[in-house]
Amino acid sequence: PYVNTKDILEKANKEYYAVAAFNINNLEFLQAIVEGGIEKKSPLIIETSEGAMKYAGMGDPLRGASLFVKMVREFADSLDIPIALHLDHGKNFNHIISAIKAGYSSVMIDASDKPLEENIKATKDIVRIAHAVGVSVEAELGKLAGIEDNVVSAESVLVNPDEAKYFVEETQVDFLAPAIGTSHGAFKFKGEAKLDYDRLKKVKELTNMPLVLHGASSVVQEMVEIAENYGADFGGSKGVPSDILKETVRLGINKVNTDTDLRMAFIAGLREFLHNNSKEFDPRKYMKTAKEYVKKVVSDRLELLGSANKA
Ligand SMILES: O=C(COP(=O)(O)O)NO
Ligand SMILES: [Ca+2]
Ligand code: NA
Ligand SMILES: [Zn+2]
Repeated sequence: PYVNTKDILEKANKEYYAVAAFNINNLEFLQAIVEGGIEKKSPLIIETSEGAMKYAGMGDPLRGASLFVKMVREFADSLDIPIALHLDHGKNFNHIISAIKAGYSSVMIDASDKPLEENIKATKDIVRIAHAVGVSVEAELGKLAGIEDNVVSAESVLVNPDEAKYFVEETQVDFLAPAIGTSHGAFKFKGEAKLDYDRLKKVKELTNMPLVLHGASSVVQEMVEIAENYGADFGGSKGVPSDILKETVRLGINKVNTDTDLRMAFIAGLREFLHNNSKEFDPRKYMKTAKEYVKKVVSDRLELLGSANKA
């Protein structure tokens, strides 16, 4: 069934596991993710950036949002696993409203690059509208380093746990993304991978609410190697190691945003297939390996996060 993200995350919060939130831009990634969810009998959160809405809608974000709602609902309504659709990194008021109007389960209002009081104001505005129509809301505190779709935040400013408690009380947001040292993309750490567990623990103790980890891809080396065998150059790529990811779940992370790992899996499968099949031009065939690799990464992640058999 098509459900509200909050329902998925409240259960995860109670039982201390996490649910992956997988980004999509097209049909093929959605198919592969859904196959992984069916195999693992796991709840799924599908998420799209504002850019994905514009991409699918050929420049019109509301048309793109409606297209994604229809696609996701078509799968969700016909399956036993709970599936939600979430707007990731909503920054533009009109785009966030478009997602709500189109029927998204939840939206993120990302005003994390603004001073605290501005972040609170922007979040309260969206919470008031979203809650009026049963849509749940995510917000972010602290800044991720790296590229956030199209916003380069220079430094990574980690979450202040006391601020988080105040922020949640003021905004009544449903789930919170505390910055604890991750960043978006395939090049996450200069040196060794390290996250601020202490801040995460404090935020959980002070808020007791579902928490979100952004920039949570592991950059699966198996996929990097396949892609590089067939011409990719992903030198220096590094993600969040599995043991560190598991520790964040143990400490209270319940939604794990995963985009880069699926992109790496897809391009690895595509490069491999195209290199070995010079005569093929049927899209249902030349994207087959790509979709299989995405499904594999999805299935492994659902297992790792503990949401397998929780549907
Ligand atoms: O935070 C993410 C995805 O992060 P990755 O680049 O690590 O997949 N989306 O909002
Ligand atoms: Ca942000
Ligand atoms: Na999000
Ligand atoms: Zn993110």
